Amino acid sequence: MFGTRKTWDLGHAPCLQELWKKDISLDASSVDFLMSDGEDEGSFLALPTAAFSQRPSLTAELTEKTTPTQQLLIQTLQDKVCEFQARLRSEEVTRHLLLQQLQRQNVQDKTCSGVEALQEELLSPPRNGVRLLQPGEPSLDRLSCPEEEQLVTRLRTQVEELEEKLLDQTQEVERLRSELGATDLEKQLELLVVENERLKQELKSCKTSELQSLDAAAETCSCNHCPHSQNAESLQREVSRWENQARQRERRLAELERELLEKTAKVETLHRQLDESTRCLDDSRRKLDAEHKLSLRLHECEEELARQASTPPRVKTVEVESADSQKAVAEMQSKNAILQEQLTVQRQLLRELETQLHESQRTCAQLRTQILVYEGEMERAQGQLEAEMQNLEEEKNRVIEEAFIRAESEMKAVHENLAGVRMNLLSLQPALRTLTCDYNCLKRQVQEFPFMLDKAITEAKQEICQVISEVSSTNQELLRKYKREMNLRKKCHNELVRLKGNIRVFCRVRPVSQEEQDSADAKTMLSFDSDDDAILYLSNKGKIMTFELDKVFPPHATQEEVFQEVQSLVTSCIDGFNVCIFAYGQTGSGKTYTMEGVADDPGINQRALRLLFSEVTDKAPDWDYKITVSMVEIYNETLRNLLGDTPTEKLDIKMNPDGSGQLYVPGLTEFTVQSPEDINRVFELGHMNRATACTNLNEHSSRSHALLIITVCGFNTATGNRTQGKLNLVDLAGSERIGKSGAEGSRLREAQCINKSLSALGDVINALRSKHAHVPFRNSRLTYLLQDSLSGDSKTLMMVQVSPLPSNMSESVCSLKFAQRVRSVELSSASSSSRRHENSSTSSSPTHDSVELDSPPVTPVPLPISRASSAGSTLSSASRTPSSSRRRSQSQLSTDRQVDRASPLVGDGGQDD
Ligand SMILES: Nc1ncnc2c1ncn2[C@@H]1O[C@H](COP(=O)(O)OP(=O)(O)OP(=O)(O)O)[C@@H](O)[C@H]1O
Repeated sequence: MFGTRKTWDLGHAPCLQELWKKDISLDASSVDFLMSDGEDEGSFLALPTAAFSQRPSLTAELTEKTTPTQQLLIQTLQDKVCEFQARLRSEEVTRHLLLQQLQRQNVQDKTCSGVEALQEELLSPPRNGVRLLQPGEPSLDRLSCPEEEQLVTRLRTQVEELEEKLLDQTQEVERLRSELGATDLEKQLELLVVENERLKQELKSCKTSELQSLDAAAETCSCNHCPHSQNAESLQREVSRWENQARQRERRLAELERELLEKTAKVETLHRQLDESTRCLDDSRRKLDAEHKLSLRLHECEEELARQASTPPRVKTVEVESADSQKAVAEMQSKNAILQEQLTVQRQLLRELETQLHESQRTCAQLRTQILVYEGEMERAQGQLEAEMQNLEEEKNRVIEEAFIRAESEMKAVHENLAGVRMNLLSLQPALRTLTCDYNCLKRQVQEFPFMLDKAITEAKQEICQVISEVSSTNQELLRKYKREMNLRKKCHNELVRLKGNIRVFCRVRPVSQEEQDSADAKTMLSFDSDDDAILYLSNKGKIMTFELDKVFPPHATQEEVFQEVQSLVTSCIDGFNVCIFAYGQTGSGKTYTMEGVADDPGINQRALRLLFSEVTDKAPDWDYKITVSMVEIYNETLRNLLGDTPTEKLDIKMNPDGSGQLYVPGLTEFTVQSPEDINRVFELGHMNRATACTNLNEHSSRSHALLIITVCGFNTATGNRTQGKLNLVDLAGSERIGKSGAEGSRLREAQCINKSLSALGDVINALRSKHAHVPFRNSRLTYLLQDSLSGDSKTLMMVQVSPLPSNMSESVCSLKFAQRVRSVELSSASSSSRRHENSSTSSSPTHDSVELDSPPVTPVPLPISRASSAGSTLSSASRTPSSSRRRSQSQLSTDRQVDRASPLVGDGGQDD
């Protein structure tokens, strides 16, 4: 682009300007010098009109064509011309005046010598600033009108030449401007803009054609899910991608344009710098020319001076003939002196001019150096600019070319895809027709579907109603059968319990502890029958004693196994029976372990409550059950409320004042439990209160009876029937014969109390067995409290705990004898005679000792069968906080027993479904 650019030289165009810029002032001396020729006024005055008559038109013409710089130049020229004209006029006037003065002087002197002297004076070197005459130019005194005209003509010619040069320069400037890099940049910019427009047009046409293609494809395929629409979508995506690329390229193009503009601005700046440099160059050149001319003038002056110096002054010896002549000579001499002075001044001036010349030459050298530097910089900048523009040009061309190539390839791919889509469209049209038919068919079916659905729903409803009624009747029948079977099961269960006896006796042998194993007393004196789990053999004093009970648990029996055997009793409580489970045995035989257990292996108490929860949950929602819990302790015949706020407070057992004849314990706390967590909290509270009431809990617990009383009240929401059962879980005090060991003080009192209560228990059982009219429940707090659980149709289980150690054999024998007596009594009444026979045969066995009835701790007397009807399970009210336990009166119990005898089945009427 800049290869065509030329470094243009304005040359020496403004010659006239240079002339005026020399600033040659026409001072008085120069005027004198000019006036020496004595020219006509009119010849000089004619110059301006002749020389500049054409100037305005030329100026107007140039103004249109030239640049502001050139206009400024022309304006300057015009000003200078006007100034020159004015000066010419003033010089003309001055010269005319001088001429008149000289003529007058010549007339007065009438001598030629004066004229010659004047001529010499005028020929002398000009003073500072005086216009120089060219060599060979006639002196002013010899200038005539033709010469003046010639001078004017020459000046006019010079002006014309200058104007022509100015025109040429203007044209040259225009031409150069057109060839300059800036014009190339503009052209390039225009080309880029045109190219950009063309690309946009092409892109637009591509988009239009694609849209038309897509529209055509969309028209031919109205199905939304056919492959054509998917292809069309993919094509649209590609088109949008290309659009994005096109936009990116447009942005890139815009950036390039911006860069181009910046470069153009830079180029313009450089051009301005170039112009200024050129102007400086011109100034320097002008100054050089002026200096050159000055040096020429100096040289001429020097030659003239040398010539004058070499020429001896013409001393004209004039004879003094007259006073006038002498006077004139004197004047001439004085003039000569003045001229000599002027010569001195001129020489001084010459030296100054020489100094100026040297300075000008130095300045000139500096300016030349500066010009060289400027030119170097300009060339370097121009080179950089050209290289940069070249790079930009190449980059732009490359980008455009790449974009074109990509766009073409992408367009080609699009067209190919479009062709494929069209082919697919053509092939899919039959399938579309088929689908349309199917669609119409389905549409009809869908329109008919609600009617069909209604019809089908109606039919289905009828069928469902029919089936439901059938199922309902079947369910009714099944429910009826189920209830009948349940009643039968309960009857069977009760009969089984009755056959087994209402008083059952189990024996559990605790294991030998680790400490006991290490001692010499580790040998066990008990053995078991592998074929019969109701037989226990005991070796005592060399004799083998055999005890038959309902069940014997060996030492390895787990808590779960024990509970399996007692859980039927627990569940009968839900059916409204009163149940009493005792743990009986000497201290340390495992009573507490069996009833309470340990934390990770609970005993009967906790398992019973969990089973009750599980059972009542199963019976919901037909039955609504409430389970309440109380804990009491009987120590030294004193009743204590273990769940109350004041466990040391003594409770009493009283007759209910409502006249129902039942007993109750005023102040006894009952907690309603709803979850196993409640049970744990109740047990914790009971233990805490029991520990609070004594100093040594272990010792205390073996000296007191602990009772957990659980009341289960049921309400059948369907029938309105109610049931109430009570489960008494009793951990009795140790049964060892302390009275015989000679204990004293508090231990003796404790032993007496324990003995009393256990004896009372035996007495009660004996009275019940003998069907005495009076059963001595009131003989102890224990029997009094358990009155309703020991009489009537209540079920009793006695768990006899036995220690296996030889040292405990005596106590073990006592406990087992008591247990066997109780059981044999029961069996004699409740079961067949064969059992009694078995018992007698066992007792008379030659290899076994006969059972010895030892008393106390318990007087093991034969007990009668204790059967009661369900009438005994009357409802008693229970409250959450201290309430009363209602009990049936003794008379009521007697009545119940009489009723029981008439009914062989236990609890027949006491169960409600
Ligand atoms: N079946 C058993 N399995 C394991 N350990 C047992 C068993 N029976 C009892 N024991 C342990 O024997 C020890 C005494 O048992 P426990 O306290 O229950 O006797 P106890 O008859 O309640 O005594 P006390 O009349 O003094 O309260 C305890 O350490 C207990 O853990």
